[in-house]
Amino acid sequence: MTAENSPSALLAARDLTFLRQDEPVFGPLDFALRAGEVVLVEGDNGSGKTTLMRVVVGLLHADEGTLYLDGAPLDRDLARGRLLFLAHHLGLKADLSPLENLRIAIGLYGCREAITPQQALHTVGLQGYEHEPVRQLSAGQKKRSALARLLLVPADIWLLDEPFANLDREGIALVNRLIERHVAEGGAAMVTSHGAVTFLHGEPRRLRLSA
Ligand SMILES: Nc1ncnc2c1ncn2[C@@H]1O[C@H](COP(=O)(O)OP(=O)(O)OP(=O)(O)O)[C@@H](O)[C@H]1O
Repeated sequence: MTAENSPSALLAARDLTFLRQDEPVFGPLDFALRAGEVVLVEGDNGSGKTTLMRVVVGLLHADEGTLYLDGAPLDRDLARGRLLFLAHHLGLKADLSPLENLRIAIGLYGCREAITPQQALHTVGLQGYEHEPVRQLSAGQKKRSALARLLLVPADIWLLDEPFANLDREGIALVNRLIERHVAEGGAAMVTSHGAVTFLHGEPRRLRLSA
């Protein structure tokens, strides 16, 4: 048994490789993400950070290697409801309001108990904008609208691609608070960022991709 497929890892990879036109975008890559842990995925522009996240959530297929969930080869049916992806492209329907977008997310992925979409939007600072069409929101407000999904949708493994992009100082602090609370409750997060990650409880582990 290796660190990658040890039962203590929620998510892990061994020899994970993704190719474009027979050239590796990343890999072979080994990593493990344990409960209560943040892994910061680092690398220059084009080094494959977003591609890695898309492979982990199943939007792209790895050419080689294995992903593990709870120590067993990842089964996409079992992974549904465990992985939550906040993509750089936020996946919001522009003609719908933040509230309507959240209701769609809840319909697809379920909702945590003891929180409503309105409360989630309040927490991310969108009170007063609940019913505005998303296309009329600023870039930071759109990002906040997407962040509200993190509060509502039950998933223990967060994959956050540039979660700080377009946010003001208070928004950056909000993301750091959300991540800290998530890992304190036994969740885990993989985060790509070109900066802005500050944690109260120690340094995140780092996974470096090279272009
Ligand atoms: N749809 C696509 N078709 C072809 N090549 C792509 C596509 N998307 C990304 N690539 C290429 O794959 C490589 C990795 O891209 P990726 O977006 O994963 O990098 P990244 O590390 O997230 O970059 P950034 O820091 O700029 O966000 C780059 O060389 C990019 O040009």
